[in-house]
Amino acid sequence: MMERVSAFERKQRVVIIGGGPGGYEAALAGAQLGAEVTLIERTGVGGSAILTDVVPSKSLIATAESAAAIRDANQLGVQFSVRGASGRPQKPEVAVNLRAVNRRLLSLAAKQSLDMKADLERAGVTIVQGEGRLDGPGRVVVSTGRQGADFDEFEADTIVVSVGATPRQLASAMPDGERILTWTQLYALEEVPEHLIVVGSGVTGAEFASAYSLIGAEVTLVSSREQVLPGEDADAAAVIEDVFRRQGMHVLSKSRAERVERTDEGVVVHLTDGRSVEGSHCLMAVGSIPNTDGIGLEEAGIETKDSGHILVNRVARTNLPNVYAVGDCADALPLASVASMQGRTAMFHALGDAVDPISMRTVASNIFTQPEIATVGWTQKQIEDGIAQGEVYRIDLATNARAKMMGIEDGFVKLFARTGSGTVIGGVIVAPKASELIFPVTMAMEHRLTVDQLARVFPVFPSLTVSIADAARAMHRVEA
Ligand SMILES: Cc1cc2nc3c(=O)[nH]c(=O)nc-3n(C[C@H](O)[C@H](O)[C@H](O)COP(=O)(O)OP(=O)(O)OC[C@H]3O[C@@H](n4cnc5c(N)ncnc54)[C@H](O)[C@@H]3O)c2cc1C
Ligand SMILES: NC(=O)c1ccc[n+]([C@@H]2O[C@H](COP(=O)([O-])OP(=O)(O)OC[C@H]3O[C@@H](n4cnc5c(N)ncnc54)[C@H](O)[C@@H]3O)[C@@H](O)[C@H]2O)c1
Repeated sequence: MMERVSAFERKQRVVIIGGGPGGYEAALAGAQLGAEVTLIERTGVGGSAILTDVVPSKSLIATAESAAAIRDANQLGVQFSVRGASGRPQKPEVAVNLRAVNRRLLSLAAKQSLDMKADLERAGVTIVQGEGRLDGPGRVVVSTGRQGADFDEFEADTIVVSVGATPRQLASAMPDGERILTWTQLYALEEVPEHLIVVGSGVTGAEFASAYSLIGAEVTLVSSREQVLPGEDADAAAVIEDVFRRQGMHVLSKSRAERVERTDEGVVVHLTDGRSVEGSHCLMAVGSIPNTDGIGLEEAGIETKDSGHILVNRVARTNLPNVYAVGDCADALPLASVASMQGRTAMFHALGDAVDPISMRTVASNIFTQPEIATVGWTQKQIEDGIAQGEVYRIDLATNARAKMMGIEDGFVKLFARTGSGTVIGGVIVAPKASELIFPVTMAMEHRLTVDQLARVFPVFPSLTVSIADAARAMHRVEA
């Protein structure tokens, strides 16, 4: 007699569309939990995060930091000189070879993508190169491209949509890949642009403006708001804007680019107030749109927002019980760390492992300008608007002994603590490598430590972390 195998007992078939951090992590978690996992990816494993966004931009920023360190070394008494023909010392020129920099960062990205592909293959994941789309809620079809021929199809018990996002383009400023560029096209530049105009002063615009300014380009930042980095901590944005201006960047506040024109020599950016700016190149950093159009979501009955982002709950499940959406295509914080966490959570939920619903409140994020801005938790604005009940304390790094030794003049540590209990509910750090310094604050938040408990932790002396302990100490409330 044939043994009857119920659908419940049979190996779960998971199909994932898109292999960025969200899809990659979902694939690994699915394989770990014993599912038969197929990942459909049209470009390369690692997705935009590895190939065009996080890895290349942060590698470029590492170069910019090196260039800045050489520039600033003088302040600490380090001098460089070479003897000229007359025997007199001359200052050597510091120049960045952008062709070599770009070659390095693209090869780092390609290598990382291959490493991730090998990880997936080792875990038993089947990788199919092609364009995936849903054909109803339980089937995925793969084609050779958007208008290409279908060549494969998969039945799925669970589908994860992790298709990411693409740079937003304005019809009046269409990128041409030569002078008018999206950030994905920047890495083809062979020389540092003479004058780069960056349109958009969100995180992407600010990071590239900072990096290109430090590697020697003249930079104009077209910012549509009063201050750069709208939506971020206002004190932090003020520090960055001040640093930008001091290093010679032109920051045009309350300026919107209406159109960008290509000329024989470069570009002209026309602003809505009638002014115009001439430059050699223009980087359009005006946000992203999710890659959710034309992949069968509506036909399958999956709910999306007007922006195209897929609606999901805290375990990344869509309105259909067997379809999950993770990362930049979903309605969540567009960060690689969040995409990964959602991917893992989605698989654990689908395949019956223990799940903690994701809380966006404890997501630490960082803006890799120089100095960096790291944030976690509630914001000062939310406290001031009465959305969260908290107290705010700020210490400037200029008072920190280690900062003085290192020649750090800009930046601060700011802590937020719940009124009454003193529980840490957030923080902002503006400092070199703030991304490394925010961890104790995130840890304090995650484990609901009070400022008194944080103040009892020994920091190394001298260190920048002393300012975190000092801020916590200053927030101690003396009982009346
Ligand atoms: C310039 C820049 C710098 C950033 N820096 C950071 C940072 O430092 N730290 C951080 O946490 N976040 C950073 N981010 C955000 C981060 O890149 C995204 O949050 C992250 O890439 C989201 O991952 P994902 O898995 O959703 O998708 P993605 O990384 O976008 O990958 C999606 C993949 O799906 C593929 N795909 C799309 N449609 C289909 C289809 N139909 N079929 C098959 N494959 C498909 C795409 O080709 C892509 O490979 C940065 C973003 C930008 C723009
Ligand atoms: N370090 C990181 O983790 C990192 C880096 C880059 C991006 N990201 C993620 O990506 C998200 C999106 O950031 P982003 O900066 O790409 O997009 P964004 O949408 O946050 O910023 C785009 C900016 O461009 C402005 N803008 C739009 N049209 C304009 C015009 N015509 N003229 C002038 N300005 C105009 C908008 O007002 C907005 O401020 C971030 O919130 C972050 O989550 C993270």
